[in-house]
Order: sequence, then structure tokens, then C-alpha cells
Amino acid sequence: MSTIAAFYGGKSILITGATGFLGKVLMEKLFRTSPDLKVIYILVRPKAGQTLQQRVFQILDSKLFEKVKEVCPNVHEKIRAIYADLNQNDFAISKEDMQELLSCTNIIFHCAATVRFDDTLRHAVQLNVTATRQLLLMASQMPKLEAFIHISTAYSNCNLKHIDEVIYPCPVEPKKIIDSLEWLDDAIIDEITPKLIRDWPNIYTYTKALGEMVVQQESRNLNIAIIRPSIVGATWQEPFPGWVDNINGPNGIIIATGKGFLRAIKATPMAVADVIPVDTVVNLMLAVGWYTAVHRPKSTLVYHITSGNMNPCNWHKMGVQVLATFEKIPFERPFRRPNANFTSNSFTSQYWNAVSHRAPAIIYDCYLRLTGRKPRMTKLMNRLLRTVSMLEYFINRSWEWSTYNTEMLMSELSPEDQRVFNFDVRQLNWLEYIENYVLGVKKYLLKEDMAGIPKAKQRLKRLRNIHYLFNTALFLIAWRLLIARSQMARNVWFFIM
Ligand SMILES: CCCCCCCCCCCCCCCCCCCCCCCCCC(=O)SCCNC(=O)CCNC(=O)[C@H](O)C(C)(C)COP(=O)(O)OP(=O)(O)OC[C@H]1O[C@@H](n2cnc3c(N)ncnc32)[C@H](O)[C@@H]1OP(=O)(O)O
Ligand SMILES: NC(=O)C1=CN([C@@H]2O[C@H](COP(=O)(O)OP(=O)(O)OC[C@H]3O[C@@H](n4cnc5c(N)ncnc54)[C@H](OP(=O)(O)O)[C@@H]3O)[C@@H](O)[C@H]2O)C=CC1
Repeated sequence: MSTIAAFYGGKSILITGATGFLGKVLMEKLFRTSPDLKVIYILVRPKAGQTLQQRVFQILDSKLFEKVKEVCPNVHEKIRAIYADLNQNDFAISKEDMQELLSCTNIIFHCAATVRFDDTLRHAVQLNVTATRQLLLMASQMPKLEAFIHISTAYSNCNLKHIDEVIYPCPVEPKKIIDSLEWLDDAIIDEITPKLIRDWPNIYTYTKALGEMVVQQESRNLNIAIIRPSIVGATWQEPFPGWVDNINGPNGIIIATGKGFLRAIKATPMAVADVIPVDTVVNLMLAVGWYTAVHRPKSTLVYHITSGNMNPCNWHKMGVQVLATFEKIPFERPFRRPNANFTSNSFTSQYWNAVSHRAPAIIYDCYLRLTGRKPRMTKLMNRLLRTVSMLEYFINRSWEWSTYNTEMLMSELSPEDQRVFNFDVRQLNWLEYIENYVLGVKKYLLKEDMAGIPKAKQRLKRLRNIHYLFNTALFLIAWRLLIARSQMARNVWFFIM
């Protein structure tokens, strides 16, 4: 029997961000490996017209939880959704619910965050910093609490090149920022934001760094650990390969490339593509929860869960494999044939943006207008290019993350725990993983049926023929124009004819 799985038996676990990508996989694994756990409290807000219960049912009814229902048929009874909004004082939790949380919680996994790169400083600080502080305050009033696991990001210190498993100080104290945001108006905040975030590439990474500082400052005598994953990707093995459910990170890029919208990306092909499967991250989280509670390290340990130093893959290798997978398993109804390039030069990048992105969008919008429909492609393309430009920082650099604590933890696990809670990324076969990833994007994100593949292949053939026809016509027009102007071109033309 796995020691870690047994540890979670009978426990009351509080998860924030349980409705997010990481949170769902965490819940799934907990229920599957420790079906005898007492309860999972999740802090949820109503969203998109759905009540808390509807949101929980939707998660439990998804394909991700199919295996769970076999090993833990009463899973519905073991989830206790608590109304909470982390943007509000005391999270707007009712008195009774708060009382229950304070008196019963054994372990906390704090996953909730805003992961948007362009969020306002006010909102990002509220969620990634103030809410973390408030949760720590709650944690300090929990007599049965054994461990508090805070999820940060490997990019919280991406202004450094080499990052150790330590908490780095930020230039401005989080408390000062929290206090000043209370009285500054939005216009002034917008003005001072670039000065505050300095060499951090965006508000997200900056506020995650502040969040870590808050954890360090407010840790009191709690057993705390911080986990820093790099770019979290689709599942590698569990509960099945390729599961993914949002467009963040590489996912949106894979869709945009597979649908033929994105044809060139400004990237450094040899830079490390530090993607880490979500199930690997979750396995480490559960192992850290156990280790922190049982071994009670004297200080707050930071764990990096990254792939680059153990089993590196670069963007070139990833890109080639993604494109190869599109050949075998194309996406349905592509705008153009999926065929993309990496370019590391700003000038060529702008050239490709004009020729391969904006021009086809304008031509397509003209076609829509002519056929009496509303043009939309230029707008969509502009948003896509804006998104890609925000990701560029991360695909044009490599970082080194030390992983002493993560390796130490691996060596502390029994062989059975190493198998059940595997976070050894050296065993990952990138080509296989990427193929399953693309397949997962098709099946679980785009919800496309595999039966549609022959039709999609036919459409690709048609698009290729249109592409050849268009290029030939373009060449002939250019040549004809040249003939009109140059004697030499005319001679060559008559010679060929
Ligand atoms: C021979 C060579 C071959 C070469 C071949 C080449 C082939 C290439 C093949 C591919 C190979 C793989 C390469 C992969 C590179 C990926 C790098 C990833 C780096 C990630 C670093 C992460 C580091 C930190 C990790 C962390 O620690 S945490 C997680 C990170 N956090 C995020 O990833 C949130 C980002 N996002 C936002 O910050 C917001 O999304 C916002 C952007 C502000 C827009 O915001 P906005 O426009 O207001 O609104 P949205 O509703 O969000 O989206 C509105 C519209 O944008 C679209 N769209 C949103 N997203 C994405 C997205 N990704 N990609 C694409 N589109 C997206 C969405 O489809 C919607 O389209 P529409 O509706 O217009 O049709
Ligand atoms: N995905 C990645 O590549 C990486 C993620 N991380 C970290 O992992 C953690 C989880 O990320 P991920 O799962 O990808 O993010 P998601 O955006 O998928 O999930 C965010 C979660 O936070 C919840 N949340 C946001 N605002 C509030 C609020 N006001 N009140 C209550 N809940 C709220 C969301 O709830 P709702 O569903 O209601 O919106 C959702 O459950 C984050 O801390 C992130 O920084 C770190 C490295 C990489």
C-alpha cells in the first residue's frame, strides 16, 4: 500500500482553485488513490449562470472523473462545495461554513490565482497576494492543520536566469503594495505599474513573486511548502494521456496552428520548452503534502517541478512533432493548411505577420463582405497576434531551475510511492507525449470526433490545391507585370513559350 495514499485516508482537505485546470486533476487523483479520504472542501464561486452544485456536477460528470466513479462511487458525497469569492473580505464565506473549515481542515492546497498576463494590478494583487495572506490567516486558526501547500510558478522569478529553490525578496514589500492599492485610483495604478513590475514581463509573474513573499512573511508556525511548476501541459499518463481543458499556454497556440491561423511565431527554436505534464505536478503536490505534514521541515521548502534540467525538449523539437501530428490527425475545418515556422528575427517576424497573418485575414474578410456576411477574421487575427506577443517572452529564453528539494523528496519515497505518485520527468518520452497532447487538444478541448479525420484530410488536400493555384496565379501576375517593364524578362518569356 502506498504510504502517501494512506496518509490522505480520513483527511479533510481544502482546495482553492478546484474548478481550474490543476485543481480538477488534483481532486481526481486524490479520490482515485485515497477513496477513503473524509471530505474535500472546495471554495467555489457561481460562474456563467451556473450554481455551485451545477459546477461540481459538471466536473464530476466529465470524462476526467470516469475512473474515479469506479473506485469511489460516493464521490458526490465527499465533495463539499463552499460558496466563496477570493476577491472579497473573508472570502464571503458564511459563518457556519467558516466554522466548519476552521475546525476540520487537515491539509490546504492553495491553487486559486488569476493566470492572465494582462490582468489589472489591483485584481492580480487581490487574488494572488491578498487572498493568499487571508488564507494563511485562516490557516493559522485551524487547530488540525498539518500542511499548507501553496502553488506558485517557476516563472515567479523569471527576471533571473538561474533560479534556486528559495524565496527571493521583491523590491517593494507586498504589504506596502496592498496598502497603497487601497487608496490609489485606477489611473495612477496604471501609470505606476511598469515602474513597480520592473524587469518582470507581466503582472501575473510579478504578483506570484509577491505571493511567495507573503507566504514567507505570514507563515507563523505553520507547516508550509511552495511548489513552482513551469508551463503546465496536458496529462502524461493519468487518468489517461492528453487530457487538457483550457486554452492557456501552449494549448491555444496548438489550436491556432492546427486550424491554420498561425503560420509563424517569433521564437528561439533551441530555447528549452519547459512544459511539465499536469499529472506530474499533481503527483509532486500530493507527495509534498505528505512530506510537509509528516516530516515537518524546519523552514518553508520550495519545490521546482520543471522538465528542462532533467529531460530537456526545445521548441524546435516540439514544433516539428506538433506539425507531424497534424499530418496524421488533422483538426476539422482549418482556415488554411497547418504549416508554421519559428523565426527569431523581429524583421522576418513582422514580414510573416503582414504576409501570412494579416493579408489572408483581410482577403477572407473581403470574401465575407462580398458574400453578404459580417467580416470577423481581421479582428480575430489581431487578438491572436496580441496573445502570441504576450507569450513571446517565454519562448525566446531558457532558464535553469535547481531541483535539489524535488530530487531529495523523490529519494525519500518508497518504491511503491515513486510508482503511484511518479514525478520523475526523466521517464517522459517527448514525441509520444506531444502526439497525445495534440490528440487531447482535438478531443477534449475542441471536442472533435475522431470519425471526422478522413473528411478533415480531404479538406486539407483541397486547401493544398487552392494554395498551389493561388501561388501560381500570383506568380503569373507578377511575371506579367515584370514583362511589361523589362526587355530581358520579355526575352526569357518568349524563349520559354
Ligand atoms: C521547422 C520548425 C517547425 C516549427 C513549427 C512551429 C509550429 C508551432 C506549433 C506549436 C508548438 C508549440 C509552441 C507553443 C508555444 C507556447 C508558448 C507558451 C508559453 C506559456 C508561458 C507561460 C508561462 C507562465 C506559466 C504560468 O505560470 S500560468 C499559466 C499561463 N497563463 C496563460 O497562459 C494565460 C495567458 N493568457 C492570457 O493572459 C489572456 O488570454 C490574453 C493573452 C491576455 C488574451 O486575453 P483576451 O484577448 O482579453 O481574452 P481571452 O478570452 O483570454 O482570449 C481571447 C482570444 O485569445 C485566444 N487565446 C487565449 N489564449 C491563447 C493562447 N495561449 N494561444 C492562442 N490563443 C489564445 C483565444 O482563443 C481567444 O480567441 P477569440 O475569442 O478572439 O477567437
Ligand atoms: N497552468 C499553468 O501553466 C501554470 C499554473 N500555475 C499555477 O497553478 C495554479 C492553478 O493554475 P490553473 O489551474 O492553470 O489556473 P486556472 O485559471 O485554470 O484556475 C484558476 C482557479 O482559480 C479560481 N479563482 C480565480 N478567481 C477566483 C475567485 N475570485 N474566487 C474563487 N476562486 C477563484 C478559478 O475559479 P473559477 O473557475 O471560478 O474561475 C479556478 O478554479 C495557479 O496558482 C497558477 O499560478 C503555475 C505554473 C504554470
